[in-house]
Amino acid sequence: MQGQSLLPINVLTGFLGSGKTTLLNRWVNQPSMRNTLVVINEFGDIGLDHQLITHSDEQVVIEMSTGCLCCTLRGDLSRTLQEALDDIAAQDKPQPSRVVIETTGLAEPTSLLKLLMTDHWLAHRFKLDSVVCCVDAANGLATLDAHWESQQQIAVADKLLMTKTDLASEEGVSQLANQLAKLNPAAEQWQVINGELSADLLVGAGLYGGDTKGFQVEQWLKAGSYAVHQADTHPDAFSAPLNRSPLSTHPPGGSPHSDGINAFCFSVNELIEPDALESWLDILMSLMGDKMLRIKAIVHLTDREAPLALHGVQHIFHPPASLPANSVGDRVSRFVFITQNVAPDTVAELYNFFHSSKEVD
Ligand SMILES: Nc1nc2c(ncn2[C@@H]2O[C@H](COP(=O)(O)OP(=O)(O)OP(=O)(O)O)[C@@H](O)[C@H]2O)c(=O)[nH]1
Repeated sequence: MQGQSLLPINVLTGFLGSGKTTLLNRWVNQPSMRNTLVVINEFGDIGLDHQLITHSDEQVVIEMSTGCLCCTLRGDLSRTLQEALDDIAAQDKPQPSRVVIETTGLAEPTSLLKLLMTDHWLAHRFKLDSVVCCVDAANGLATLDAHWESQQQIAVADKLLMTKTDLASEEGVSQLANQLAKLNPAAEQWQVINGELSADLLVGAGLYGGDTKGFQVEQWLKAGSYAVHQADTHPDAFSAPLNRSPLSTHPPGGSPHSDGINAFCFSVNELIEPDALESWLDILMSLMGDKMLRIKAIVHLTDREAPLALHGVQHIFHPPASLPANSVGDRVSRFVFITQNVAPDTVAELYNFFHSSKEVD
């Protein structure tokens, strides 16, 4: 199975001072995190965070400073990891079983996720296991208002950790939790004080659950957490005006803190023509790829028995993974979109257009 031999990567993100290093310190010292290769990305010539990480001999902590992985250091990640793995091998240390990357506080994690998919060397050795985002409970709502990076970090995360809850009121924590759920309804939320949380809760959100678990499709997609919009697969769809709104059930627009971030599930109840799928995704990516923060999908096509898993970030898609035929309960295709300023209606109307065009061919 393709994903099983790849090394899992966990991305630890969160705004400046949100408690990433504090968490990482606890995280890497837990028994299940032995043999972890830790990469810390810091701004500035002399990074300090890596010196704050206390770790065992089995771990290697490397620092990447002078820039941000999501912009200036893109090309450096594969070189850094390659050198680290070579060094570990040269020292006869066990090869790591996991990589944790701590981003800078201002990182846009979609750029890092894209890099993991597009860099040939990285894509053939590593798989994304989870994106963990720390959110400071004392400052969280103000940070969300002021910084787009913080919203994006939250929107693409699999696990959200509200840190410093000891410094916030119960009401403040609850308001923040509600806001996080609006931005990212599928992410698990945890409250953390001084990084005290079992590392086991932070890993394992990827499509491949590891050697013993195989594919964990439902847990990966979490389609049930999102407002669901259905494709209009009625034969008259092509003649209907493009601006009709078959998706009137979705909740009213963004909240004051969401800056247009929208998370929804689009489902299609019948098998999809491969050409229609390709044309639809092509047009979505070319018209609004930069606004697609994350896309996950389980797709059932007319020309194959087994479902496909798709995972995309902005314009970039992983090669589709073929799932075992019985790994999904039904034959409904489900697409989870986390977008900025892209309405579910637009996605649905474009789908209906290509679906209907296929029907009248
Ligand atoms: N009271 C309290 N302080 C915390 C908690 N978590 C972290 N801190 C403190 O918050 C400060 C910032 O924490 P860091 O772990 O350095 O945050 P960071 O996200 O790595 O910060 P940057 O590297 O600047 O992005 C430190 O002084 C921590 O000791 C917490 O749960 N409660």
